[in-house]
Amino acid sequence: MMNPEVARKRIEDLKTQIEYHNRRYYQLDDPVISDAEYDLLLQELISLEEQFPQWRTDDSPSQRIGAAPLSKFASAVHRTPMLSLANAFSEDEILRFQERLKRFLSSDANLSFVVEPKIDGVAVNLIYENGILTSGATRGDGATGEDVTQNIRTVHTVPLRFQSTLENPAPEEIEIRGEIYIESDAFRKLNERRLAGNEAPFANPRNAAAGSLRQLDSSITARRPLKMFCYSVGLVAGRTFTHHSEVLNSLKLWGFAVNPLIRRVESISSCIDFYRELQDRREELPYEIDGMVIKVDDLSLQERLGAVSRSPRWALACKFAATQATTVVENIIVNVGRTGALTPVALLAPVQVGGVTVSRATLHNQDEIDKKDIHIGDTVLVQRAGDVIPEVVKVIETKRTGGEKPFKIPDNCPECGSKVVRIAGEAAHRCLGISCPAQIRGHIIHFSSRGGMDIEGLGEKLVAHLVDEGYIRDPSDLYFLGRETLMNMERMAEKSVSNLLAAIERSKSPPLDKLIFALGIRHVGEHLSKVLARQYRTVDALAFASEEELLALQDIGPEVSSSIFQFFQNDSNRRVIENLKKAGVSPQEIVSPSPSLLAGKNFVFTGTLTRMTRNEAKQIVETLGGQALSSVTKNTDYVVAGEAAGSKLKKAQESGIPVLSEEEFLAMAGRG
Ligand SMILES: NC(=O)c1ccc[n+]([C@@H]2O[C@H](COP(=O)([O-])OP(=O)(O)OC[C@H]3O[C@@H](n4cnc5c(N)ncnc54)[C@H](O)[C@@H]3O)[C@@H](O)[C@H]2O)c1
Ligand SMILES: [Zn+2]
Repeated sequence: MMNPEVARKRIEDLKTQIEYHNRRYYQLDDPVISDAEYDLLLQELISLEEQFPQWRTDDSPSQRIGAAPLSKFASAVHRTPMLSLANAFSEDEILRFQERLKRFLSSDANLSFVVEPKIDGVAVNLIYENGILTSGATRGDGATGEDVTQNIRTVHTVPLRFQSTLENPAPEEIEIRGEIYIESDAFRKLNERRLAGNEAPFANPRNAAAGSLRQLDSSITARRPLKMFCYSVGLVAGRTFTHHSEVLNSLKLWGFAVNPLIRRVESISSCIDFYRELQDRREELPYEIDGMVIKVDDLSLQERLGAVSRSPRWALACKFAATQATTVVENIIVNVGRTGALTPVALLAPVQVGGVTVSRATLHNQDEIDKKDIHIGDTVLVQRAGDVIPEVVKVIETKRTGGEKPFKIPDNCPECGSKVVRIAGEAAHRCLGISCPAQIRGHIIHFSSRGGMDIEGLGEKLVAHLVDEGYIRDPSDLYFLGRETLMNMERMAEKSVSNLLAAIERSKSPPLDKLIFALGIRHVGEHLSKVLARQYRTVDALAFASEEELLALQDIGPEVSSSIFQFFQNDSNRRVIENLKKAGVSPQEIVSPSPSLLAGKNFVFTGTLTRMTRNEAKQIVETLGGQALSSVTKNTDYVVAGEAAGSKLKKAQESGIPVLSEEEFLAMAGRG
């Protein structure tokens, strides 16, 4: 056990720290540590106070709720106190919650619960008198909150008066409680606007909601996309409820937003199932949740259970792993991609976020760094959500010591020393070096990827070695690699070399669209590669296409047609294509239909074509010896009907002329 004097000092220290963070969080809506880090401090304080009750005082943050209301607001005394919730961080603790309940109630009877997502927002108390909203307040210290009635009135999902019915009458007076929140998308947009206007971003939707609600000018609040979910009632005069689920039902009938995922369950194991389910679905919800709340459904049992200091015994907040943490930016490096784009990356002091160690975060580009004012040496809040690359949310400015260093993307590429430029209208800086090893590595990896030439056994490490040693400068060099060279590479055994050589050999006869994709033309992905392959049938034909011709194709806009055209104008690209040919790379032949396939046939196209333009359709018919005409006559052989075809289709049907869909036409022309 800790020496009592040491414990006393640590308790004092923790209290001071927690008071400080409470102020930042509850009063300023601008926390400087993550919730998980805060929870750790509080847990430590609670456990020390349990071991050394002589040092526990009534004013300890472990005994109190939130923080005192700010004096800039009028204060609002709650009719019944607004409490906090006891926390659980594991399924084990959920089971212990039920044991505690049974012990307290000295009953072995099965309990029914209501399980609810724990919305990460800010709690408010609304008072309605005979169905009319008369007051809205924040939780404050639990007894007294801030009067934000005017601001609450601007929240769309809060009824100013609610409809009572005979079966569900409005009480004379009722306190309705719930969470004001901001949806994740709206939060991102709000932060983007703030960064653009040189304002500090909010750390998370919770702080954004709290900051927006606690404005002296309610026209500011009105412009923020606030919403509210209701989840309980306080004082109710002139109406009695027996179950929490009944309360939620009445709220719904009165027109309040009640979270649709809320469920009544019959056992604690169903609560655990729901906990797992919510955790899985967390990412797909439009709003942020930080856990699940379990509540005993029977209100008479709730009353018997009562509350301990700051939280009711009948409820439990089951928290999820945190998605944020604070750490230090130890350095900033730049990554050079296939297209030469330089992406700044923060190297972080390793930190646990949501059960994963994070040591890098993307900084996107120089603009992001400038807007967020990120320096090397800064303490930052990082966030990781799902599979997304971790990001820096904001700098903790209070941790600045003055020794931090600003960062600028270098003028020269860190990989090849070439000049770095920023093309007008683009966020990225780019390396213009044509022999930049980072770009070459990126090209080779893209070229051999599954969507491209699909060369198995060519891993990133091997590519890096081959490029660094100068064996490969462009994708065509792959086909001239000797067995000797590969045998000399690190960790390349006879067997893997043979396999790789066989894979390279196999890749010499790819489908044309895969070869086009593999070339890595900007903006040309897998879909567009297929379109181009279908239209041009050889790389040479594509290389000769004019910008106008490309632009006439369905799916291709000016930026893309220009990118394709420029690609084939470039001498080194042409050389690569020549070398691929020399190496024996030759796409699988597309059996071309005989040029007289449609000889003597007359076609009429009508309606909106979605697989080709009118011009393309005409070209196809003509190259196969047919004719495309504009009106239906007795000489018409086929009518091809696109979407919303009208009179021509009708005429064809009346005259018994065969009608084809676009697909049927393409199949007939050998292009299906
Ligand atoms: N980062 C910081 O510096 C800092 C500082 C102070 C507090 N905090 C965070 O605030 C939290 C503690 O605050 P707290 O006392 O508000 O407790 P809490 O957030 O753990 O639980 C109580 C709150 O949950 C909310 N809630 C959401 N959905 C609910 C539902 N369906 N039913 C009932 N309540 C629901 C209500 O606002 C309620 O007041 C912790 O998560 C802590 O990490 C962070
Ligand atoms: Zn470079």
